Amino acid sequence: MGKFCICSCFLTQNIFVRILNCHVEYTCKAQFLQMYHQMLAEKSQSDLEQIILQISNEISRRKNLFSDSLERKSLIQQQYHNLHPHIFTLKESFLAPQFLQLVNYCRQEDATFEGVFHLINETNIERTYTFPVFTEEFCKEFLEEILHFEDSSLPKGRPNTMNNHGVLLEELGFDGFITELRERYLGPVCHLLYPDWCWAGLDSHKAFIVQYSEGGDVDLAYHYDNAEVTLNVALSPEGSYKGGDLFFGAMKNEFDNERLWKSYRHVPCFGILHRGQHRHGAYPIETGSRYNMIMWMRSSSVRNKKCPMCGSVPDLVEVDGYGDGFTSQTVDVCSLT
Ligand SMILES: O=C(O)CCC(=O)C(=O)O
Ligand SMILES: [Fe+2]
Repeated sequence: MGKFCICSCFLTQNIFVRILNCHVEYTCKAQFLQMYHQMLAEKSQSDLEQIILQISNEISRRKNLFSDSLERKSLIQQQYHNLHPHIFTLKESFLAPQFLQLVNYCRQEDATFEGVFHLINETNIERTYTFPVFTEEFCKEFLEEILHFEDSSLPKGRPNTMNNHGVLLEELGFDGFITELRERYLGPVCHLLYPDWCWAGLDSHKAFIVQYSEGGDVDLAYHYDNAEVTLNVALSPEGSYKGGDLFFGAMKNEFDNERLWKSYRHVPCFGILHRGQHRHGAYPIETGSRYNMIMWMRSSSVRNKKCPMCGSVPDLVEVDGYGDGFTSQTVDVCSLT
């Protein structure tokens, strides 16, 4: 396998502009003004300047994203004092018994799609499944660790292009934990539930905590994830916030109708699994704060054929780390005969 990569569209497309509440494409100012002239017609000159400045900042952030992240990670490794050091290595005792049962079933060679349904809860939303992932005790300690890190003066990266608040789990030192969770536990489950996305396995991820509270991010605009399958686990205890339900609509590229959107209320310690291209968003939080762990899981075999963000064959750019989960195929010259 080659190195992990991003698609070059990362530097020009799907740039979220909050003032417009949508994602835009930006290669240069002239293209942008022409492409979005209708949407921009009523904006004042100063609004326009604000929008372009925001986009340029986002593009610079993306250009430096991978090197900046490595720098933060190494600083955090040197200077962060863990509150609960024992939670940084995944142990089965952190996982809910029902989740372990589900994983054990999915690992069996004769496991069937139908057979899995007594171990998960179906929702009224197409191909989304929920089940407890972590124990209450683990969620409590995990959340305490996140809050402890947030309280520190160490640098924090933004989880994704739309959330401003939260924590990148790899930077905090949970990379081994999340890799094991993906490979040994979620992999077999996703393979059975989403054979169309996971036939070749899920070989990388991006994992982060999202945080919503009054005065911070309050909601999340409608979007699809840069993932084949997403797991979203609710970490906040019962009663710690109001509002903040998720809503799901159509798949990317499918006809969408707002009246058909369906909502889902998070349940503490439970995860919801959904396809990355299944569009969704989060309604505003009304009181308190909500923390969820998000795992965007990726399959290089699937995305190497078509970038989920631009829809074309990806134009690969090698980066350090997992990038966006694409892989470059390096040819072993010695093996050519
Ligand atoms: O707020 C949530 O629970 C969902 C977050 C989400 O969709 C994402 O980060 O991709
Ligand atoms: Fe999402």
